Amino acid sequence: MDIFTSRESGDKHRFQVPGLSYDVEIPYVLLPRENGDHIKIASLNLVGQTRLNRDLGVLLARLVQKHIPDTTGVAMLCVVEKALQLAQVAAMELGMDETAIAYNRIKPHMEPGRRPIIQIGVDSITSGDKFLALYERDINILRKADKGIFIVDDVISSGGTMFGAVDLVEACFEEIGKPAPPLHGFFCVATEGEPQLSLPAPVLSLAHLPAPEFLPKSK
Ligand SMILES: O=P(O)(O)OC[C@H]1O[C@H](OP(=O)(O)OP(=O)(O)O)[C@H](O)[C@@H]1O
Repeated sequence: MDIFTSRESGDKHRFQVPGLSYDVEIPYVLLPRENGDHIKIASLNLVGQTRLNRDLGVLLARLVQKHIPDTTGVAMLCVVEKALQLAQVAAMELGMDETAIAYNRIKPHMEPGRRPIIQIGVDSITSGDKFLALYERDINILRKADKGIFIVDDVISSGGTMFGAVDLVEACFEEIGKPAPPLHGFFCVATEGEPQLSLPAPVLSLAHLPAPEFLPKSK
């Protein structure tokens, strides 16, 4: 099996994805916690990875097609930012002209004083506290999706980001007094650690990453 080597130094994990004709070397990184502990994860960072996003995006689109054969009237919601390029390839493969985006900050072009914004706080394994926001365009894409919504991310670990994305979708419909359309699933390149059984729709993943390892601060 060919290997797509990492440009980072240090220990590596050999990431295998069924259907991908090569393995991918990814670095182990230590994420600091406030109390001085660390969490060690195999870090899949797809930003700028042209070849990986192309190949994984095609595989992800096939996985979506298997579960949602007709995406007419269905919207994709992608969570920034490491999943953006992946979502672009998957959307192109699926023939979708636009995707709704959950942003991690509000920018001036969103005109928060003049246009609708919906934001909520979430917690992810890598970033800790963060927030997700929809602005006017995303809100309108989601509200037009009468046949349902699916959510795309690169990795699902604690599920915190996906729970946040669901809250965001619900808030988007609560505001107009309508029930949210069906949630078809959470699609990702990799789940990490234990599966998130309590998410309100199936988690569909191309591969799996090792569980995060908790490293207590040395006394
Ligand atoms: O299941 P969870 O514990 O929520 O972890 C998964 C999330 O963490 C990472 O994002 P990160 O918070 O690093 O943000 P980024 O993609 O904007 O870099 C990853 O891209 C997922 O969105």
